[in-house]
Amino acid sequence: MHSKDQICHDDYQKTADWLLSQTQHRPKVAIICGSGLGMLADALKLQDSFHYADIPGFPQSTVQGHAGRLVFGELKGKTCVCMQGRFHMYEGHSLSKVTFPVRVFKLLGVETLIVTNAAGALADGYCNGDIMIIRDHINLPGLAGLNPLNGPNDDKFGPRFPPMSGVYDQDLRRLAKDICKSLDFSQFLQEGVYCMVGGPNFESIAEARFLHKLGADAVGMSTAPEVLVASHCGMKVFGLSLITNKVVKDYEDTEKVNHEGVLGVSKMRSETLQTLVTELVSRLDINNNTA
Ligand SMILES: O=P(O)(O)O[C@H]1O[C@H](CO)[C@@H](O)[C@H]1O
Ligand code: HPA
Repeated sequence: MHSKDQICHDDYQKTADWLLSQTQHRPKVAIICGSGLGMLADALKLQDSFHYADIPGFPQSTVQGHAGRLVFGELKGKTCVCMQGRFHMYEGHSLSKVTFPVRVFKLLGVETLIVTNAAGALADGYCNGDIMIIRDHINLPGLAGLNPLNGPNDDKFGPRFPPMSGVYDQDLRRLAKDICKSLDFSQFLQEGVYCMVGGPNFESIAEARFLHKLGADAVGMSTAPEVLVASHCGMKVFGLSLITNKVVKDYEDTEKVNHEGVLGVSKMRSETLQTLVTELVSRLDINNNTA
């Protein structure tokens, strides 16, 4: 990483202080909405919302299906902050920019991060519209040295060498499975391993076979950096992938994936995802406080 990409503690603090001066909400939960899943934020009551362009230090969203708004509000009485649109490495952002909001959330007092994404299915039993609870991830760019924690470690956030086992909180995964059972969502519920690739191209057939052999059940171009940084600074993490397409693994298969198809399936299931996330947040063991 070059020094121009380094963001210092004061930069995160300035953005956090600006947000704290603009809203009375004091969120303990942050939600990052994946492609086409921004509707999750619409469920927040007593909203204060900010366009990314108006927030000092915030990067800008450039991808269709990512509105570029930060929404504060209450979900079933629990104060949340919701990113309607995330940042991806392929947009040209450095990984410290991609994960900038996560450290700002930490400084706002957030304790739990919920991430959602649209992802392609590598696992044979998965169908379009399935919801996968993320059990673990393979951070392919990270393994190759593209890591948001590169550079001098900021000890105020976390340790130089953070563990990555058990990052996706087991209690939250259990709670989500119980909720899905009670809402009758179990028939399209999966639990598996998400693999992050750099994108922006979708995978070749040989790459898809390779990722499947590695143990990945779903593939996408986000999430791992945000989760890594959240875990590094001590947040609890819960993640959901919405399966929007099957990744082609067979040379006889002529199907071609595209972003419009991804957004179409996201839209179809976004209400279900909203119900699940709302129920999960309502059952989190947290107390609200306001400014
Ligand atoms: O991961 P999210 O932001 O949901 O978006 C997914 O959808 C886009 C491809 O259609 C890629 O950006 C991929 O990562
Ligand atoms: O098949 C996919 N590959 C990578 N990213 C994705 N995001 C949605 N679907 C996919």
